Amino acid sequence: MSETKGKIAVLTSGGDAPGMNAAIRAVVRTGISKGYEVYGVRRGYNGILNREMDLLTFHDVSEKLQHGGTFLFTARSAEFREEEGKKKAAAICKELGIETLIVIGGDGSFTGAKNLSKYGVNVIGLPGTIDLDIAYTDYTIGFDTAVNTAMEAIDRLRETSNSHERCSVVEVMGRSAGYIALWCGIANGAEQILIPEKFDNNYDKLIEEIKNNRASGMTHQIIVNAEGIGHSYGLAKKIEEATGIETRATILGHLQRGGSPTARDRVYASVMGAYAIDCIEKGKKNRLIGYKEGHVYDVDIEEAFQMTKSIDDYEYEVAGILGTRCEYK
Ligand SMILES: Nc1ncnc2c1ncn2[C@@H]1O[C@H](COP(=O)(O)OP(=O)(O)O)[C@@H](O)[C@H]1O
Ligand SMILES: O=P(O)(O)OC[C@H]1O[C@](O)(COP(=O)(O)O)[C@@H](O)[C@@H]1O
Ligand SMILES: [Mg+2]
Repeated sequence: MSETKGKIAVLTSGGDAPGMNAAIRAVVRTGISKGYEVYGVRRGYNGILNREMDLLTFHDVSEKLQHGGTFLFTARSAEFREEEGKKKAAAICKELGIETLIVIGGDGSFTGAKNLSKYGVNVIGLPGTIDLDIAYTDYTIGFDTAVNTAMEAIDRLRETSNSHERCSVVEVMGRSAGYIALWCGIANGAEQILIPEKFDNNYDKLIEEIKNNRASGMTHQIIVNAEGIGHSYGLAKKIEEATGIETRATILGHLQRGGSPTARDRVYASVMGAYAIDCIEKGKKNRLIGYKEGHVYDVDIEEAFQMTKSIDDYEYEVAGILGTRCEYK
């Protein structure tokens, strides 16, 4: 038997995202093919702290690619947030001979990974979150599937909203970021989009626009409200009271996180998983992997945390024009 090149562990952390399984599969299969032992850690950082991990084989990751969620399970680990938790996790990695930890997660998981790297564990991150709220990358695993799922749900909502001539407030996820809302706003032709990055809390203006909209002949309205603004039931009540238009609120919630990943999520997650192993092969330390201008790339974890990103002004402007706001300017 040939000597192993070393031990790599992979975990998923934070909210699950469709495509995480594809990323794990790519890490495992590429890792094995290049001569590493790859361990799958269960339940995020808790799995390190509780030593819940198994050596994975090529076949262990069969039939996973097409499924949403994460077969390694995920968690939001309170213990790992504490300094003591990170020290303990680093000590366990050292004891078990795990040289590199591949973390598939979002901004919170990467903050944890960055801190863990200070204790001598080499960390490689793959962006896995439906929120798209990670500055260094144009793409995150799961966003594409989540947006498509929400878009289909909102198409259905429009049909009933239209039939009853109602105003519908639909809340989509995104934590404090409005990317899912903006994309659904454009993809569903929403009359209004409320996102935390742009909304000025001017509810009077919003209500005025809804009234004008009706007066111009619009029989129903879809208002996409980002989770970061929230209070959708209260907003629906406020609109109904102020306009006399029957209004309903729908919170799409966790259904946006499930489902079979789109081709984009499968392909990009697979490419990034393989690329993580290439980074290890090249001796790279503490890197985050992402997509920039259509290409997979890696960046130093500290550098990545200095980066910022914002909603594309032009996309937001287009969303406004394609809704009905422009008629009343
Ligand atoms: N500041 C932090 N320090 C250490 N670990 C953190 C920190 N923030 C988050 N984490 C770890 O990452 C996990 C996932 O973070 P969370 O923000 O919930 O999801 P996501 O990574 O998807 O954004 C947390 O439960 C915690 O274990
Ligand atoms: O599943 P939970 O714990 O209710 O968390 C809900 C949050 O998770 C998300 O779905 C994904 O966020 P993360 O990727 O940061 O975990 C957010 O959009 C939402 O705010
Ligand atoms: Mg997050």
